[in-house]
Amino acid sequence: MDPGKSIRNLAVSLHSLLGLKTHLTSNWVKSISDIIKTLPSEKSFGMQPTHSDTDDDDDSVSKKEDELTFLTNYINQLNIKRRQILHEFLDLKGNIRVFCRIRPITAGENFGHLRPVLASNSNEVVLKLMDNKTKSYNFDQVFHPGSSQDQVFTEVEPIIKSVIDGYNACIFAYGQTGTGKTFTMEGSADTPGIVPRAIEALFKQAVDCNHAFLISFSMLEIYMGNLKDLLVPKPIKATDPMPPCLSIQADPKGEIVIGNLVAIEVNDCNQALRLYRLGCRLRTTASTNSNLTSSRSHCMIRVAMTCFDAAERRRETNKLWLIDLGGSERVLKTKASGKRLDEGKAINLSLSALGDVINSLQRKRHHIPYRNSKLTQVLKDSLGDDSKTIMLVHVSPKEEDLCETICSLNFATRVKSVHLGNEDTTEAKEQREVAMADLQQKMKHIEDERLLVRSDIEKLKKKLENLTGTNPSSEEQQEAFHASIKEQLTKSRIVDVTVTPLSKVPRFMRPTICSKRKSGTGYKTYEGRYDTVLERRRRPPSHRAESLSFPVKDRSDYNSDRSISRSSCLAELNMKISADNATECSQDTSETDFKPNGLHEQERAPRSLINQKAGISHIQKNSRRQVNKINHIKFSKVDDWLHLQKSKSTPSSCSQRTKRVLAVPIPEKKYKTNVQGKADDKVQGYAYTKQEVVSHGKLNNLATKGAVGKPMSEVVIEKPPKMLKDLFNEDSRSDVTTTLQTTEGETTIQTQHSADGLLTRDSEYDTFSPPDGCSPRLEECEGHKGICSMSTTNALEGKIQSSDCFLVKNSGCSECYPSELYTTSVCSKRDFCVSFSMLELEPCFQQAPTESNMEDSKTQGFYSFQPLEKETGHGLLQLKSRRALFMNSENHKILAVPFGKPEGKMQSTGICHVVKQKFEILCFSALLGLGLYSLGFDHDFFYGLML
Ligand SMILES: Nc1ncnc2c1ncn2[C@@H]1O[C@H](COP(=O)(O)OP(=O)(O)OP(=O)(O)O)[C@@H](O)[C@H]1O
Repeated sequence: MDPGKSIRNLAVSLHSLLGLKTHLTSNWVKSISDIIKTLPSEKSFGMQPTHSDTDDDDDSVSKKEDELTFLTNYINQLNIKRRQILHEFLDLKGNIRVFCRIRPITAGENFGHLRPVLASNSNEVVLKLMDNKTKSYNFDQVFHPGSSQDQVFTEVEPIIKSVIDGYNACIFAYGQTGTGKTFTMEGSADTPGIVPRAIEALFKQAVDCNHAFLISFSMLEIYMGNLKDLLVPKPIKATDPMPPCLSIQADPKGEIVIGNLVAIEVNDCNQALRLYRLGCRLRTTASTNSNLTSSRSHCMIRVAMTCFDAAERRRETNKLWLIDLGGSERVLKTKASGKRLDEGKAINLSLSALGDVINSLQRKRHHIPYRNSKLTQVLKDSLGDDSKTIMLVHVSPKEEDLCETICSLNFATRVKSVHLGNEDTTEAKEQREVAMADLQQKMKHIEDERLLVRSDIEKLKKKLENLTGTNPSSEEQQEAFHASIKEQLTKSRIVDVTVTPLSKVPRFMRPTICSKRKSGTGYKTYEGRYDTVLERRRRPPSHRAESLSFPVKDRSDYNSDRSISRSSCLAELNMKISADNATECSQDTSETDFKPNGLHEQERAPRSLINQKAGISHIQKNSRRQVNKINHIKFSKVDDWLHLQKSKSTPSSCSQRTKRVLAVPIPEKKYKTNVQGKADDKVQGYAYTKQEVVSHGKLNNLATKGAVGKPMSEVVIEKPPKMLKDLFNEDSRSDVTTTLQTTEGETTIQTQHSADGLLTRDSEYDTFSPPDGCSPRLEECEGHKGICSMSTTNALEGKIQSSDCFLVKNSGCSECYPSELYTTSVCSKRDFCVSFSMLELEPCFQQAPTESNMEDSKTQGFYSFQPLEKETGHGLLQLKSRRALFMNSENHKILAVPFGKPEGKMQSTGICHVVKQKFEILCFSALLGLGLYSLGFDHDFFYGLML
């Protein structure tokens, strides 16, 4: 019989039976009712629900909802229990736990004779000292050189659970420089370190724990005692605003707030990891004796979690700090000096302060010296009884590092506050071990039960979903949660999480449309706007980033191909640049040595190539005289130079090189030699230079035209030589004007140099002269009478001769300095001399040239000397600047008129005066700087001034 049909008919049957009232007894009714109850329901046979069926469904939905509520409460209970057990467990283990990791020997390294560092078991490090002595240190966990990143994280992971439970936590990597702190924290692409794993675990556990969290990510570094936000780009141009200063404050509850620190809301671990990689790029690193990419700062990552719907959590908002401390170093060993030394000192000081704080906490001292360093001030609320701390001490396995290893292990022991001979007794240890094992067992039970309950909850949710047709874990719910949190955040401001909506970030931090398109990624802010501020923070697409990025092995992902110090790059390129200032800076406002290259390459190429031609050392030499300004320029040039090295192979670089030839800095005095051989070299160089320039410009054509009797023309040759004066003003340029004069089939090229493009025409003598100030020393030459002329014959075609020298006659000695700076030749004939220079003129010369010298010069066809037939009556004292005298070398006829008459005061324009002035300005600036510094203005202020 069809049970469905029988049930449908049952009501009718019962109704018909009602007529037989007389036969009805209470027992009979009861038995009928029982039969009905035992019959299967209509629904189970796939019948369409009637009105009364919906009521049944409602019952079942409400039942299931009740069941769900019950299970949720139960799982929350289990969470609380688990939390308590974990807390007890960690208490037994210690709120401050110290691990030790021994770095493996890398290729090309030696342990040394002793093989001094050994992990005797999972808690003990044994040091082998001289004379067969050993020393052992105990830690919560010791990782031997072969330990994997997995093993390390397994020990660290419980602390992540504590973070979910609302505790503040800190994980430090401490150790000598080069012992693997960054490796442990950051890891590599294949073997990610603690930071990426912790972030991942945090998000996973946040999802598992059945609460909704608001998670924000921040990253900063402490460099030389200053806080720098690693998520804020540093200014590129001088006009860009400086990033706001970070300040450490405490709110009334005692929570530490870092004013102006950017905190970005992250919705999944990938977002957080991207931010992390971004921040890593902006870290301050440099090459040291011990480590190619040594961290010169403490890098601090903060993940802040906020949860309003979990009363059982320790706090509504708590923090996880992941800190890669700067490497402790012994100055004697690293031989650091200058900036490296300062950085090392700052790192050592703050590490010592950290040791003091942790030691005081361990010993439960009344006074905890938080204020001794910025590092401990920032961590004030995250170090202590109510927080969890793990210190990973890293040591080197090498014998040569034994001293540093002992220092590090002593530090760790101090942090752990366990002194040799003062450890727990074996009995106490055993009891502790038993208690911990018991707690672990309980925790395991609870975890298993939690898993079961969770799966029940999931099933129930699915059933409910089928019944009601809704999905309670939909996006809408998430959005609703975020909206509610936002509301609460605005009402009760989260003190230590500065969530920064992008609309409120400074303009320079906001992405351009272009950068948005480029990056193609965005971050959702509280205001619902997608923006790409973070992508923009990527190091600006500068030449620097390209030219200086260095393939650090195995770090493509997590290390985010960070740039390494310039010095190491330059070492590769055989450049001798002072490594002292080679910090790869991030936000360091005090750093001036390594600017992002904001200039257009084309604009800067010639300058950079000055370095190429003249040698960086020369620039450095000059830079000493130009102090800060030149410092800035110098490093920009190095950037350009590096960049140009890359683009050398491109065809365009050829033309650039040609242009650059003239832009060679001032020759050093040693070039002013009277040795013929050397002079010839220089002369050849000079002739070559002229050829290059002439052929490069229109001059050649014009010269050819001039040779066939065309009228005189004027050509401006690009890139004149630099003058000493120019070194004080990089932007100034002297113009060179070349004039072709044609007289009876012979063309003379007159070259006039004009500082800053100004030429003064001397109407009396019809000559052009640049402003004074180039050859004041001539005035000091007393006893010089008259001038003589000299012509320089270039290696140009035909009869073209160019004369661009200054000719001065005096009574006893002579020296000629062709105006292109390089050539020095001394000549003397009879009782007059020639002496001139574009830059510096020596009043007295040591050796007179001989006839043979002159003949040699002639035969080489570069230039010849021609004595003046008549004295001009204008002595050297009257020569104030470069003046060109032109002559026809063929018939020794002077084409140019004598030098101009004296103008103005030499004292106010001479080179000595300029040098003196500059020196005075420098002294004044230095004094002013010292004064301001003593008034408390810090690096940021000076950096701002320099910009
Ligand atoms: N456990 C390890 N396994 C493999 N390589 C390691 C390990 N520890 C360190 N290294 C390697 O040693 C080198 C130095 O490590 P790292 O840069 O992490 O040192 P550090 O302590 O951070 O130095 P610093 O304080 O100067 O920044 C790196 O090349 C790193 O890959």
